[in-house]
Amino acid sequence: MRRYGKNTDEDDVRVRPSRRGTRPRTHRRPAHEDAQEGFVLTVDRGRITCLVDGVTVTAMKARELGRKSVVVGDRVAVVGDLSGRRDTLARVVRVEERSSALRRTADDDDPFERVVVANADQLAIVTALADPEPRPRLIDRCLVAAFDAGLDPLLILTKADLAAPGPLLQAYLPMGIRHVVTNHEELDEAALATVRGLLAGRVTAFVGHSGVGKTTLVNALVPERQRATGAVNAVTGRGRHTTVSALALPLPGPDAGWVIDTPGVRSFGLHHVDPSRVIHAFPDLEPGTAECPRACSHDEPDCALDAWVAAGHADPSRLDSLRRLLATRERREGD
Ligand SMILES: Nc1nc2c(ncn2[C@@H]2O[C@H](COP(=O)(O)OP(=O)(O)OP(=O)(O)O)[C@@H](O)[C@H]2O)c(=O)[nH]1
Ligand SMILES: [Zn+2]
Repeated sequence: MRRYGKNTDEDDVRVRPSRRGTRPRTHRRPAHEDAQEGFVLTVDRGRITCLVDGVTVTAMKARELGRKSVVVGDRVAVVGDLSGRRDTLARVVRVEERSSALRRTADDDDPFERVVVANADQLAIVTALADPEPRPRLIDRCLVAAFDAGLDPLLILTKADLAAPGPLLQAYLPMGIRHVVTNHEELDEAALATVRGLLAGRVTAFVGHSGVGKTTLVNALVPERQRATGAVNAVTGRGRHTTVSALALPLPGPDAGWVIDTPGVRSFGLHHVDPSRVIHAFPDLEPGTAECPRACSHDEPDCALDAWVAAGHADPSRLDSLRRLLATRERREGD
């Protein structure tokens, strides 16, 4: 075995790329084998905070990962100092395959897509019924992103003390989207239990426009939040209440699931979305696309879905819903 100087410890010998040039891969392997599994809680300017065997560890991406992104929700392999003590830094040497990736682009013309959250299985779209006014096109865009990523959408309508949910819900009932209506004055145990029931055992990414009451709701769901954000902020040095980076928070109780809080969004770019994946969210319509022309957008005159619906195979409101979602991919003023 080659020696790299008497001050290098085992770990350095195995993992740190040599300053003198490249080393055969085989020297790195053993370290990866004793790597521990970590769950990424947040990433802030290259600093990855992850949970390793119950300990919160700060890590950097190993150079060998190159440009591969590490995002909240990722399952990673971590080596190095896993004590979680102040000023220690571990290394993420591998990102496990993702079961899902919620993506967005800054806007529709932007081909650069970012994975916002990895491995979530549910997307909670938080919308206020008033103050700020609901923005149905933003909701629709979030729904398209959820369907594209294979996440189950959940509509959370807040501030029910200010306006009734009826009109907004009418637009979403034909889509069969699950929903819950909240009001901060009545965020008592009964109301929270309903929301917790919908989140149980799942990894739910929360998205919403700034000011909709997402923080109020998440804080009520995760009483530990103050402590959790305090701990993360000790690492990042950021302010206490601003959600700057997405952050994973454990819901209290065994297998209660995770909430992934994300910074308030103004828009949700959909450059990356493939319309053929959106149709999967409409299993009642999907068989009707068999007669569509090749690469049909399902929103054009030759689309076979009109005939399919006219023949009574599915409800016309379902086709309207699908087309409304597909149309959100076209950019409009205010998106
Ligand atoms: N009337 C009413 N106000 C609410 C309700 N929930 C939250 N608010 C208020 O709405 C404002 C925004 O709430 P936040 O929880 O900070 O909203 P947010 O979505 O986290 O906003 P950002 O932090 O900007 O992303 C605050 O003044 C809350 O007190 C509600 O159910 N009803
Ligand atoms: Zn079609």
